Amino acid sequence: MARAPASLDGTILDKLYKVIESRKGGDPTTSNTARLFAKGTDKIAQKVGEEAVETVIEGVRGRKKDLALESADLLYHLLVLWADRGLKPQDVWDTLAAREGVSGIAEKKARSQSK
Ligand SMILES: N=c1c2ncn([C@@H]3O[C@H](COP(=O)(O)OP(=O)(O)OP(=O)(O)O)[C@@H](O)[C@H]3O)c2ncn1[C@@H]1O[C@H](COP(=O)(O)O)[C@@H](O)[C@H]1O
Repeated sequence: MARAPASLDGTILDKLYKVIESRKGGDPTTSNTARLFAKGTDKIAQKVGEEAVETVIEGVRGRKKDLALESADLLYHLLVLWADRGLKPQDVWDTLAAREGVSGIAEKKARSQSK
């Protein structure tokens, strides 16, 4: 099967992260990302929280198009937070990959037993 173009699958997140990183120290008057970096971690984290709430609201409402819009806003701000803290997307992809094939229920049980 032909591979989906980058814009149609998760690799767009890696691409977006690189753009976000490139905005560090950039001009806050021309770049929203540079403006967020200039405002600092607390403001970036606050934006992630706000976008998460808006995503939850659209999830409950059930309008797919609005849910997609809010989800995109959330992912963008989450990537800005990762970049602000120096966390690479690969670290998150590796974490997800390590969980592949492991039932969430089994994982939770193992966690509670190791406490
Ligand atoms: N994906 C996004 C993206 N999603 C949302 N936003 C912006 O995030 C802002 C959120 O608006 P809000 O009103 O919620 O927040 P705010 O204006 O920061 O106001 P306050 O919360 O401070 O009151 C808007 O200006 C959106 O345009 C984004 N800005 C940039 N990107 C991507 O990042 C790339 C680089 O953008 P620049 O850094 O602006 O060049 C772009 O090419 C896009 O691919």
